[in-house]
Amino acid sequence: MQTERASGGGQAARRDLKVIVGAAIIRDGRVLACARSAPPEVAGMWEFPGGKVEPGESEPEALARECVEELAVRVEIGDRVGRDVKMAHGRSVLKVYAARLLGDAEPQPLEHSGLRWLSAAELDSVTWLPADAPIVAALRPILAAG
Ligand SMILES: Nc1nc2c([nH]c(=O)n2[C@H]2C[C@H](O)[C@@H](COP(=O)(O)OP(=O)(O)OP(=O)(O)O)O2)c(=O)[nH]1
Repeated sequence: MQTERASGGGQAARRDLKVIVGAAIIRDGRVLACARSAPPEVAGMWEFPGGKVEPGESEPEALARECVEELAVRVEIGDRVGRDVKMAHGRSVLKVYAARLLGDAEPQPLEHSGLRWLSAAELDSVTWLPADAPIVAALRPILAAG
């Protein structure tokens, strides 16, 4: 670890890199967008459900856990959507995966202040967290294709 820090040239050590995963849950050509309820600086801005990958978890496992915790739904994780997005001066990275609902449960806003299913034409009707811009752009043709 010492070596990694020393060779990092002042950059954050690799072990400090946090991976945030998000789920683009798609149903009938619409994606589920979630409004953050906290912290105040970003409350009311929209994101994909998800969160930090915990030690020992795979990215799909983390997403499945977050979808239960945040929305009370089970999901099947599919392909990546868009590229890795660096955040917090490179100390964290956002990775979004396509997902679909399993079972009949409707997502519940257990931690968000609102949920919306957005079509390709409606993607710009909400204010996304800034890091999500390239993901939303990559999602547009996927939704438009049905
Ligand atoms: N879930 C999610 N987080 C995003 C997105 N875009 C984006 O910049 N973020 C940022 C917001 C937060 O700074 C961070 C995710 O942190 P979080 O607090 O939601 O994660 P978590 O659920 O693991 O949090 P906690 O257990 O520590 O409370 O990533 C997105 O689309 N989805």
